[in-house]
Amino acid sequence: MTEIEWWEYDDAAEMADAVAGDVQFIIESAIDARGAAVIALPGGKTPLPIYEKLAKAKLDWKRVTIVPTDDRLVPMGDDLSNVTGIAKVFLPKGARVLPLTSEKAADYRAAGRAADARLQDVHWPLDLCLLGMGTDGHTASIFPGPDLDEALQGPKERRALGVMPDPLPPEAPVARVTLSHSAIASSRALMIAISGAKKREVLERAISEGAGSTLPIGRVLSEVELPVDVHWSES
Ligand SMILES: O=C(O)[C@H](O)[C@@H](O)[C@H](O)[C@H](O)COP(=O)(O)O
Repeated sequence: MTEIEWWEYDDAAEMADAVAGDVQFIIESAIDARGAAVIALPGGKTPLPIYEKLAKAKLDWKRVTIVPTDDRLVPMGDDLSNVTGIAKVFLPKGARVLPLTSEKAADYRAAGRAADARLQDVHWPLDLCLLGMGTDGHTASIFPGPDLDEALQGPKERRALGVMPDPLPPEAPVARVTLSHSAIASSRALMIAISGAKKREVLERAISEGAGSTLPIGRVLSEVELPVDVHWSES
């Protein structure tokens, strides 16, 4: 089990300041070290204040590549599209935003292979993977269902794959493309940002259950070697 450090905040704004500051530092360090940074950012609502704050940072944005940790198989511009939300904030800054998917593909596994092929051209490993978590314990789009083992234990060189959550999550009942466990675990830095008492309870349970957890995030974290920062805001 990896080392996990909890950072607690009273509200979303306070968490946004702290996490945006950490992400900025990671991006600056990567640019100093090799002239570019590649980071993965989650979808969902929790990170939006973090993105607004981060976008205000004075960074050499044209050296920054952002990929979503996961996306829903919906057309670009759809309310459910993670990359659309990320692009809205960071494209105007000059960052390169690389979609995992940008259409309503009929074959989710083929969409996953296409995303993986696209990511093979990106500098690797990620400098940062920021993860969110659902109250059902999914992270990125690693969900219970027929693709769970493949997402957790597929070939190490596979960076992304298609998944069909079972059951489908009511807030976005569609197939997905997600970073693989090995893409997440090989990242140089790993952070989780969540809010609310319910998610805290779920994450604590997942961490204590470890590799035997029924919650995807428990299994993801049980096989991560680098220390993980969990940022949690009460509201
Ligand atoms: O597309 C997705 O499903 C996300 O990337 C996902 O992993 C997200 O982080 C959680 O669902 C939490 O979402 P909220 O922040 O909206 O609760």
